[in-house]
Amino acid sequence: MAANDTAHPYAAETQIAIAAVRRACVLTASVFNKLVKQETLTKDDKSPVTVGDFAAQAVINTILDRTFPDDPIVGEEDATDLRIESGRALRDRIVELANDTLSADLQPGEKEEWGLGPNHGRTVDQLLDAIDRGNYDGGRTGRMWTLDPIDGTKGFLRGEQYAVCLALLVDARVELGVIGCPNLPVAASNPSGPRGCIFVAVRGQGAYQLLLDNPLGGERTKLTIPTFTAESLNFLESVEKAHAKLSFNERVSQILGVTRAPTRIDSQAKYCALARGDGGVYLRMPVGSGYKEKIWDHAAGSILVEEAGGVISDGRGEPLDFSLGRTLGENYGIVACGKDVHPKVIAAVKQAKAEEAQSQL
Ligand SMILES: Nc1ncnc2c1ncn2[C@@H]1O[C@H](COP(=O)(O)O)[C@@H](OP(=O)(O)O)[C@H]1O
Ligand SMILES: [Mg+2]
Repeated sequence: MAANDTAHPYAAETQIAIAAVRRACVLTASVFNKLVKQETLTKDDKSPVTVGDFAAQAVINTILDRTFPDDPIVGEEDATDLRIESGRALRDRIVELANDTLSADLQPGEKEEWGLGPNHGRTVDQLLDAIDRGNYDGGRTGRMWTLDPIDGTKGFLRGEQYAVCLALLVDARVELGVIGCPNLPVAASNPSGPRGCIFVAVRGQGAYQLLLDNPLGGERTKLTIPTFTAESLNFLESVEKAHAKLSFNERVSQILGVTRAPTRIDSQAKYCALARGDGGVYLRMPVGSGYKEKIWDHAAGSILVEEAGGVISDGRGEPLDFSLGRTLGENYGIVACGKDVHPKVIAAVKQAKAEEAQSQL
């Protein structure tokens, strides 16, 4: 299939990405139900999440490779540990899971030539090679995909939020983002209602939400970040204290006069929540460990925010730079919010930083 043989730019990529993310979401949900519930909640064993991560990356990369064989992929996982003898048991589970997922019946709208559906099982070597298609180093030019097969692994293990995140970049600019959130309520106003959403954004074409159960035939909900007041504004932030400096968020909220408590959500589901107006600001400032943010943790989310009418930058107001390899090497923190609030948040971050520096004298 030619890269863009349908009406809109990136139409083919969008359909493939949605189909691939949906399959990976079905896989990870089944890993949770079969493995995590039984094993991990009773003993602190991380192997189910590893199985899910690897198998989801194998599935998505297999699907991408079939349709866009020349596109490099920057994926979180690599298969080195699965190629050695001690990785055999894990490898066997991954191969079974990936093949069950690739061979599942076609959904309406999925095409046989995409490499999905009955009799599309792969050999062990093909699947390990597919995982290693994610080893690309990234860079400034050309097309590349970024993939986080299970973003928010800690949320996944807790049975809370996690996301399957896929993005297409061209010359280091994100053009397409697809995020699958199997555990996210379809509407924040009905938290105990139906769950499972896919979020899609294409450069210049807006952002929308689909139902995970019926992504190609179902209803599309267009996403727009609403206007917030100080009273209605709330912060979206990580659950994990080691991933973002939550005390700093508290000070920035105070400076902005925010009265609502923050909403803590694992993974890029925060970007999805922001894009549909469940929260007003996503702030993620470094804890000071020297950690560099990974491009697969922000690429899909960043275009979702922009196409919903918002702005994303680092904590200094600089654009995110996806051209520097596998990390956002030069950026410092993340600020994502509506256009009107963004300058105020950057100013508040600056003030909180200055206070922090003053208190350390
Ligand atoms: N010290 C750190 N600072 C910031 N992010 C970190 C971190 N250690 C791990 N992470 C990233 O935080 C992601 C989860 O983000 P969140 O806190 O928003 O749920 C992890 O993704 P994975 O779960 O895919 O490994 C990981 O990439
Ligand atoms: Mg991640």
